Amino acid sequence: MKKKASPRLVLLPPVPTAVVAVAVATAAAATLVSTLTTSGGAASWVVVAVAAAATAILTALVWPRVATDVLGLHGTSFPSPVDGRAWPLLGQLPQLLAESQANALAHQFVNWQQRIGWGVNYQIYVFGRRHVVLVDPDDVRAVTMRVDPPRDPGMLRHFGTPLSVDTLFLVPGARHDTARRLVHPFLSGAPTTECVLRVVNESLWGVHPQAVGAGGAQGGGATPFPRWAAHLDALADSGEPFDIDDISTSITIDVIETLLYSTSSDMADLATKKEWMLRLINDMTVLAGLPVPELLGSARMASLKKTGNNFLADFERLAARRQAAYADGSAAAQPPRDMLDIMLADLGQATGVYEGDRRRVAADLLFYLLAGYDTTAHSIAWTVHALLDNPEAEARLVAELKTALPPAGQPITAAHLSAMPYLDAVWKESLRLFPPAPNGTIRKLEADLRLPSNGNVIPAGTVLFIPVLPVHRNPTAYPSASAFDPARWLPPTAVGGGGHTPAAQRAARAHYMTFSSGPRACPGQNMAAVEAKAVLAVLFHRFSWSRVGDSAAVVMENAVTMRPAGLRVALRRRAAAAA
Ligand code: HEM
Repeated sequence: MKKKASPRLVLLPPVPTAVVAVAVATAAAATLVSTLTTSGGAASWVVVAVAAAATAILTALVWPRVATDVLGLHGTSFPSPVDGRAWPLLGQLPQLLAESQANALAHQFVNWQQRIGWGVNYQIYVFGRRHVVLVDPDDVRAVTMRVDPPRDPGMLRHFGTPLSVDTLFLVPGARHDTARRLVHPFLSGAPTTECVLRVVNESLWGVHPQAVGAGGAQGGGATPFPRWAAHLDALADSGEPFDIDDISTSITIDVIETLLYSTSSDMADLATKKEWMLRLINDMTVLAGLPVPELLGSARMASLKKTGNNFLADFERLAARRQAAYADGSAAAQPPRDMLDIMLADLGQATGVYEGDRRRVAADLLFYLLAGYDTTAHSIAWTVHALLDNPEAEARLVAELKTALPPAGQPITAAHLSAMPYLDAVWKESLRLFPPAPNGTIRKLEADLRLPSNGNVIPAGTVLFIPVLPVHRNPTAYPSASAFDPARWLPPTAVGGGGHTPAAQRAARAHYMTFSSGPRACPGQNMAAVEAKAVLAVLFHRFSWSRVGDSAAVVMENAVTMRPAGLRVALRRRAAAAA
């Protein structure tokens, strides 16, 4: 599609829309009064008031489109998807609501993209407001890396409802930067890699870290979490089909809880936490679709706050236990062993990043938990799904694991992971086809933006959708885009075959948006990579897999994250690895 030349930008903030609406409504009311008066009938003020209000609402809904698309007052007008389902006044709102209730919002973005053209930015209207959907990789990078506008507090505010609106996810500017910097060295560095590998190894082969140290001791009578390798062995022996996404979710909660608190839940705790988190996401999703959530969703609001308070109480319980351990010398605050150590040290300072705000700390720990478990779990499950459909890729992976992994019972290290390039390529390709956060990010521009791709202009105040799935399915960036082809991520000279040209590889990398980029990019990507690859390595080294049911019946079900609904598998132990 031919891109339009950029017009002169004239700012039109929301106030003029209201002014126009009032002016038009007043004119309509005056006309009605004069008609009623001259025609001799008594002017009914109720009729006039209703007519004026209706005219004001209609004008507020229609005016932004006229101002943008007809008068060119809101910078560039982008192409808009036409599929006969957009309502004249509500725009694409009904589609957004319907697809998000059907857990299929990501599909909607792919459908719209197909209509508009791959790689082309477009616009949609929601209740009279224009949203620009950015998919051109240069534009996306300019926004996420250079401009870095905050996430749209209007649309995402429910993430703050449970505990604090100042959570890392929503807090703008410098307060975001300092909160990120506080945990960055720990989260993206060696301590996290070591911690994740320790948990994966220990939960596989032996003692679990919950038995060690101050934060970790389980209270008497708790049911210990059954080690998942044993659990999978039992499943293999029984031949029972099961949902791998469900099991990966338990594993990843176990790992992230250890990283946050050096403790992992026992089975009962785990089930409770899972239930809290599911309720939290469900409440947020429903509230996001309600027009006046404070009024129409008060029960959901109360439920969100109640779940938030459960997490706050959990944080306070763990913090008290840790403080007691510092006091009796059974734990040291330095060097930090987990995120709790880091947060408590900050809360203990007069000028800490968190300004002594315990709710804000609890909110961030909750957000790390939420962001860090099911995304990674889904990435594991989607990789299993993709490999089951691609036996050649599975065979190549298993051959690599055979040579690169240590003998059964010995820990997997970072060095082992870096000796498995095909595993890395398999995981990346699965994240391309099935990005666990398919809708990427939603930002709100604080200043006018000129797009680097073609000079198009978007004014301050515009909400930007930056979805991932339609970019990852772009056939011009990814030849045979729907094929699972790990070799895209291997150098052309890779042992066993790479194949793609350097230009194709550059395009593939430029369009890869799984974790976003810039100052708000996912801070857990290193952790996710270590965890998912270590788990996948063991799963495919130890077991051979078969699908129960039809591959086509597996559904990309997406609320906030995207999971393979309906994926059921059965296992058999591989003779050589099952020692
Ligand atoms: C495969 C797994 C994962 C995927 C696909 C993923 C994806 C993403 C994406 C797309 C964002 C939004 C970035 C933006 O708005 O520009 C994000 C943010 C975030 N992720 Fe992840 N993530 C994953 C794993 C994790 C893990 C394991 C953690 C835990 C440590 C984590 C913690 C976060 C946090 C805290 C943010 C907000 C960052 C900020 O606002 O500064 N994620 N993630």
